[in-house]
Amino acid sequence: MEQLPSSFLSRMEQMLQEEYPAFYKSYEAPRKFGLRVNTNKISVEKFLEISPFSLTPIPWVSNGFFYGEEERPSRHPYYAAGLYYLQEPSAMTPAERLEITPGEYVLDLCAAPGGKATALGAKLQGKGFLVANDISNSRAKALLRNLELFGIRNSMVTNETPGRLAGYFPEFFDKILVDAPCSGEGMFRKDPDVAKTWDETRPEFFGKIQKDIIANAISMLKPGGRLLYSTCTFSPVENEGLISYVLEHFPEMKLLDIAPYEGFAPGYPSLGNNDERLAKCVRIFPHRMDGEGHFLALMEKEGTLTPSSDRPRTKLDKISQKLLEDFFQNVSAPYDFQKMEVRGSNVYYLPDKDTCSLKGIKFLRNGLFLGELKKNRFEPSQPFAMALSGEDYAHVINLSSSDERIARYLKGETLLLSEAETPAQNGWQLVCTDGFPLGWGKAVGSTLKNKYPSGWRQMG
Ligand SMILES: C[S@@+](CC[C@H](N)C(=O)[O-])C[C@H]1O[C@@H](n2cnc3c(N)ncnc32)[C@H](O)[C@@H]1O
Repeated sequence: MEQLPSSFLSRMEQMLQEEYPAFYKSYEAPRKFGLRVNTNKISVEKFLEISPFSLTPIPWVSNGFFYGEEERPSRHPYYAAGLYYLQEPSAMTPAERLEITPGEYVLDLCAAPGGKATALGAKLQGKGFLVANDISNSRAKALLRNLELFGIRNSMVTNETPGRLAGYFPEFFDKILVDAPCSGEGMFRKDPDVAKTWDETRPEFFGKIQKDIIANAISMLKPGGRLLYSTCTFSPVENEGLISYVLEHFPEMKLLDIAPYEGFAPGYPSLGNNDERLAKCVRIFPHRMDGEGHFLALMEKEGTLTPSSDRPRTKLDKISQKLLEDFFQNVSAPYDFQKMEVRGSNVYYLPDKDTCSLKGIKFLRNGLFLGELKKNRFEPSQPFAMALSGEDYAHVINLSSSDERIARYLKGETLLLSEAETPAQNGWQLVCTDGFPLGWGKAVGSTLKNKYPSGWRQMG
C-alpha cells in the first residue's frame, strides 16, 4: 500500500473512532473488481448461463458481480458486444439506488466516462430520454462511446457547464444523478495516484464546485422528481456538509431513505449541521463491505410529478424515406420513421421526448446515429449495430466467441466465410458473436468486407 496522507488518516480516525483500525487495515486487502451486466441487451440469468468468468454476486446490486483479478473480461468478445461494464463495486450503488421507470426523462449531470449513465440508460429500456452531460469534451467522447457500446438509443450527450444546461431544461427531469467531481478519497486503494495528488485543500475546493452543480441540478428537477447525489470521497464537507447546504437553502428538497444493505453505514449528522435527517444518507466504507468508498444522498423535490410525453415529430423527405425503407425491410425491430431525422447526410433516431428548443447547446450526439444516406443507398452505422439484437436483422453472420476470426474482425481485417456461412445474397451482414451484434460486414460471395470502424478497432 502507498503511504496515505497523514492529515487524511487523522481525520478518518476522528470520524471512525473504534472502527478506525479496521478501516486502516482494509487498505492492505486487494482491491475488488466488478462487472455489471447490461440488462439493455441480456438478462442476468441468460448472462450467467453463457459467462465464461467465475462470478460472485455483489449483494447490494441486482446485476453486479465480483470477478477475480486473474480474469480478463475486457479482452473477451462479449465486452466488444457491450454485454457488461467493468466498474468498481461501490460505484455501482448510486445508479442502482435511483429508481428509474422506462419513459422518464433522466439527467446524469457529471456523467463521463459513463459508468452510471450506462446503468441509467439500461434501466430506461429504450423508452424516455437520457441526457448524459460532462463539462470535459474529451471525457464526453468516452461517455458517448460507452453509451453506444451499450446500445442506448434514447440519449443525448452534451458537453455543457451545469449553469448553461440549466438554461435549457428548467424543471424538466423526473430523475437526476449528480455523481459529483470530488477529492476522490475513496479511490486511494484502486488508484494510488489519487492519493499522491490529494492535499488538505481538495475537499474545500470541490465543495464549492459541488454547491454550484447541485443548485443547478435542483433547478432542472421537476416538482415531485428525485435527485441522487453521490461522491467517491469520505470528506465531510463534500458529503454531509453539502447536503446540509441543500437542506438549508432549498427547503423544497427533502431527504429520502435509501433501500438498505447491511454493509451501508448511515450519514453522520454531526459532520454536517447536526440535522438528524442526515442519517438517511449512506456511507460506504471499505472495512464494512466489499467496496472502495462512496457517499449517497437521495432527495425528492416537493410537488406532484407530471408525466413526460413522447411526441414523435419529424418528417422525412421522399427520397430519404425510400432509401431508409429499403434498408429497414430487413430490420424487424420496431423503428418509427416519424422519429428519424436527417441532418446533412446523417440519419438519427430521436429519443422519446417533448419538443423544446436546444438551439446553441453544445452536444456530441442527440439520439442514435443510424447511418448515412449515400447517393442511392443507406449505410448503417456502428452504434446502430450495437443497438440491435441478433434477431433484429435478417442477415446475420454469427461466430462463436471462441472463433479466432472474432479478434481479426475487431482489428478490422477482411474475413473468409465457409460455404455454410456464405449468405445467399451479397450485402450488409450483422456480425454477431454467440448471437450478440459486434458490428457490420458486407458480403461479396464468401468474402466478408470489414465495416468495423477504425476508431472502434482493437489493436495488438
Ligand atoms: C466522479 S466523475 C463522474 C464519473 C461518472 N459518473 C461515472 O460513473 O463514470 C465526475 C465528472 O464530473 C465532471 N466535472 C468536473 N467539474 C464539473 C463541473 N463544474 N460541472 C459538471 N461536471 C464537472 C468531470 O469531468 C468528471 O467526468
